[in-house]
Amino acid sequence: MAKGEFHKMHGLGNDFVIIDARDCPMEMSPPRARAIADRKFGIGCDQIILLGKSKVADVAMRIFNADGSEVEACGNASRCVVALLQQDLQIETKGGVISGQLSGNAVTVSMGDAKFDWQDIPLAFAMDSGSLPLAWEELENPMAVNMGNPHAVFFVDDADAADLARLGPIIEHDAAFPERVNVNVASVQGNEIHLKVWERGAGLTGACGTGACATAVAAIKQGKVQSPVIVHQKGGSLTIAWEPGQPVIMTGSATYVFTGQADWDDFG
Ligand SMILES: N[C@@H](CCC[C@H](N)C(=O)O)C(=O)O
Repeated sequence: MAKGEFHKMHGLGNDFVIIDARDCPMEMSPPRARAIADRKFGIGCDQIILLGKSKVADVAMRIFNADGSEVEACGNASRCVVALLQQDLQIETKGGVISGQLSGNAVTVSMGDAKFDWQDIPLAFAMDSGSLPLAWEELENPMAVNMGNPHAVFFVDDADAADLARLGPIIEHDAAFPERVNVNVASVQGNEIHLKVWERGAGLTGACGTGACATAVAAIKQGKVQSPVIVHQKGGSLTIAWEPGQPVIMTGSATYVFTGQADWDDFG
């Protein structure tokens, strides 16, 4: 059936069109995802979230970036799905099964393990993922972290001064990252982090949940901060807790905006 309901939600300004297709399976293709995400000709969002039935968890979540690419993980959308369904959930993603809990007005999600092996990021060839021997102008030697999806984390004195709109797409598409990469630029102040993210397949967003997790993990691993750490982004703040060998725990808000109807045939 072509007509269907969707929910517009956001996590700290990182916005989603969430389609609950558990009882009414829906085809998603890169052109259809791009058409839905288009902010002038479509509904408009950073990511499209397609919920389906799962054999291993309470619900399956497929994630499509605004450019149509299907990806493995989305921290902010994970919180939104728990808030939308109003129950504690095991969520199956391409990046693994994660678990989310309602906790008052916020949602806490256990995002799984951070990975650091170069093959797991993935990188194009063997490199020290703790400090890649690479630089793009003033952005140098990022740490690479896989949070289900690939991240490069740069620590700088002033994250706001970085020209991420220009350097983000160059780094995202660098041959060092065969599956492209999400680009995080962070500055540490006390035990808090200020973060800007260029998201793979979506560009500059109000916030990135997996980016906050990857950056907090990198900062804790490098001894710059101690767990738990608050990560501030343009759209708001998340609390991230992590101990080596343990899953990464993210807590933050998830906001319902509205529910709408669409005829999906109009979107390719
Ligand atoms: N907004 C997300 C991440 C979405 C996927 C990312 N752009 C990728 O391509 O890996 C988040 O909150 O984590």
